[in-house]
Amino acid sequence: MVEVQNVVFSRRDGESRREILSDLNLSIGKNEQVAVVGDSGSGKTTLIHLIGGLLRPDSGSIIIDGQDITKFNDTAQARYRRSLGMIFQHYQLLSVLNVYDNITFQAQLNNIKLAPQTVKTLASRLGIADKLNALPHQLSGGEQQRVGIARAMLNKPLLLLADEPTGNLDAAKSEEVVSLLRQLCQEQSVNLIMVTHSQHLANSLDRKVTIENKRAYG
Ligand SMILES: Nc1ncnc2c1ncn2[C@@H]1O[C@H](COP(=O)(O)OP(=O)(O)OP(=O)(O)O)[C@@H](O)[C@H]1O
Repeated sequence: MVEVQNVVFSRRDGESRREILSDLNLSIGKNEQVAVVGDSGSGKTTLIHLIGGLLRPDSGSIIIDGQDITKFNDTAQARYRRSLGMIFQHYQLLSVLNVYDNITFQAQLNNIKLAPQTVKTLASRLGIADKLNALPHQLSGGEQQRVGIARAMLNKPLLLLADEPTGNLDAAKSEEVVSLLRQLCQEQSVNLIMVTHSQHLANSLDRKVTIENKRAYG
């Protein structure tokens, strides 16, 4: 499903370039739920951004569902990005839209027809059914993160990329949110790749990949 092959990625550092990831290989099977761990600055977010088409590698291939996304032109790459579910630590909700519109926004962009009942059922599973008319600033951190999850899932993503999705929630809330995320991905056969600093959360997924010395292990 996800094949990262011999990927090299560097960034400009003053006059020279600094390699962040070097000859990195990673193979993720269909429906697998993978945690990405590693020291701060090791390149976890960089890897997620490469897989999500937000960055392009210097060399190597990233094959998603049989297609090498590094060969995409800008239009195809933008379409690919829109087809994913992405969840970040900062919820990236649109402050002027209510929860219902935030949840349905991405799917609408992708012309996915959503019955209001589908939205309500998912919102209710996520415990935000009574918040559909609220604005993001009226929600707690955990509720905002659930809105992000609902938005990502309603987009029927091929792949769900989550970068520290529970970074600013307490341990109990984090566990709850990740458990919901796992259940939904399992039910809808969506691959989950999640960056986390928590070994505990990492251990709750199918597999743990460690980024170290610019490569992926595990
Ligand atoms: N926009 C940028 N410009 C220059 N260097 C960057 C940029 N973004 C990240 N880096 C560098 O790339 C390296 C990898 O960063 P990345 O964010 O992928 O690490 P990470 O493992 O996700 O870290 P953390 O756990 O602290 O979030 C770091 O050395 C970082 O300083």
